[in-house]
Amino acid sequence: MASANDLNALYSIPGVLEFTTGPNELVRAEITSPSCSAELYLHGAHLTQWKPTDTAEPVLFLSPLSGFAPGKAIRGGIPVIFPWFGARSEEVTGHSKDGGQHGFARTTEWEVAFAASVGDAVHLVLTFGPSNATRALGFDGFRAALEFRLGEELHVRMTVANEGSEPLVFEEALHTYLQVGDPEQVKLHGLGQTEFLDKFDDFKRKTQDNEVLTLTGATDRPYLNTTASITIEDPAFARKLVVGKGGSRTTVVWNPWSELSGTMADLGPDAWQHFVCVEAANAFEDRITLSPKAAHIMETTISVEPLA
Ligand SMILES: O=P(O)(O)OC[C@H]1O[C@@H](O)[C@H](O)[C@@H](O)[C@@H]1O
Repeated sequence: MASANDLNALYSIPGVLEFTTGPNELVRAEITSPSCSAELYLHGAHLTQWKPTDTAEPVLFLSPLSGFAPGKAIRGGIPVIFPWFGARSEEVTGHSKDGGQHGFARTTEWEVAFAASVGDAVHLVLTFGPSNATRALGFDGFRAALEFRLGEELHVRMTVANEGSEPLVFEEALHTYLQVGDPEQVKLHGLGQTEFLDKFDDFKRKTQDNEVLTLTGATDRPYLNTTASITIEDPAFARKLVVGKGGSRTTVVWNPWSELSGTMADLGPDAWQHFVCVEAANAFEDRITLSPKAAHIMETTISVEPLA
């Protein structure tokens, strides 16, 4: 695996992009460009911070209690979920239930394929492919790439290719923790008249009748068959976050609320008050089946606007 020094020799941009070594020797990219600041760990291809320069509050929530350790997922930022979402289901390749929640991409060391500046933005591409660990779980013929464009807006593009000779079935998500001032005041637009599975009510299939979703308790909802952008109005921070997406038919909304936040050691009892997860995904019946030599692209964009 490349060290921070190796990566700096190839890709550092003075005053803009530097690779450094974080906790437990995990290598990360630190970005300070005229348009934004950001931090990205190779562990999980995990973006832990991104903030446009003219924005006061962080856009991504990162848990102060997060572990940063090999084999463990970072809590906050944008965990990359692949090749299954939640517990592994019978439908995802191999009919095996082995492997941890949300797949192995978020605990894998990714490789930097490319880094450069594009105007005021920084463009970083990371990739990973099969290893003995993924083969043991039945995933051999895949390759994944994550492309980040970090500027005044954030663009994340995830490409998964089937390099094997059998169909590749997978789920995926960009499990984005959006920092908000007060989740009880937040209004989410874009999910009206959309079906979802209520994970806190035995996965019952329901329809959101209201145009606007407000959160009043623990919420864990994969919305299905939706390509809509989501706008998160956050009066406490006097801003709105606009989350666009492409190549994604599932949107997950998650907040553990006071009921569950404290049960998660790397989150703690109060953390739920600072974020809402809005995730571009392809999961459950929206899972992807790729023929040999085919690829699928899923992308999301995040921008920050003042609340009028
Ligand atoms: O604790 P994890 O594995 O990061 O998962 C957090 C949450 O992620 C959400 O996307 C799931 O819908 C939830 O069910 C899950 O609890």
